[in-house]
Amino acid sequence: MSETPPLLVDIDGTLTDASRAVDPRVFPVLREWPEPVVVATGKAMPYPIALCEFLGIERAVVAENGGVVFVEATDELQLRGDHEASLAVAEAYRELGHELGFGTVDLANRWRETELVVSLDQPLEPLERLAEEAGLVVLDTGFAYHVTDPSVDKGTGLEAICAELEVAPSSFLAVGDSENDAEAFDVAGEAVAVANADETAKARADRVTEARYADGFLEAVAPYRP
Ligand SMILES: O=C(O)COP(=O)(O)O
Ligand SMILES: [Mg+2]
Repeated sequence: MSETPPLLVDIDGTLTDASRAVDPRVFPVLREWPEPVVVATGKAMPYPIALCEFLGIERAVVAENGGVVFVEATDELQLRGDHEASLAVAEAYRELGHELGFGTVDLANRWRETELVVSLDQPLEPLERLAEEAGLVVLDTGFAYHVTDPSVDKGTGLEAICAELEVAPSSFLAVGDSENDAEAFDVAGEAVAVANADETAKARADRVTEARYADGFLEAVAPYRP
């Protein structure tokens, strides 16, 4: 077994199956990981916080693709990005007759503080045009379109957490599945894309697993487990 590195892990597509259900086999792995675990996701903060809480692990979280960074150990919360600009894009998108696509209660956007998501069944072209006009970008995670400030991402989020934890980003193993993981892959020492990953994530990873989804995650961490 190799020495265990700190771990950055994505949620959707990496700890889950294709329908976004977390695979219970990842729970003991995360719970027993001997080094810091950073959960880095495009989802709003309550989701990774709840995951850490129910796992019983320390909360070190990158949410909203880097817009939100929280480190329990130092009681540090950072909000980055341009939420106002993303809300203005949503408004203009609705004025064109489109919907965000998550219903009235909209659990996907309800707790967002720095960016916005649109359902994949909504038209992409007008969203990209409006985002560009606002100085934002659209990321396709395979689960949603994220209208995001290009100056924040999971890579800068990991760097912010590392500054708090006083560990080097290059000491991390990062595991993910999509283009919103690419910058974290760039700063981590070892980057692994699961087999279901998109082409961007695969190209920026050091290796790609044979197995898909959570089986891929289990394969990625296997060399570091007893
Ligand atoms: O919710 C999404 O769109 C992506 O989430 P993830 O970064 O955890 O894969
Ligand atoms: Mg993902």
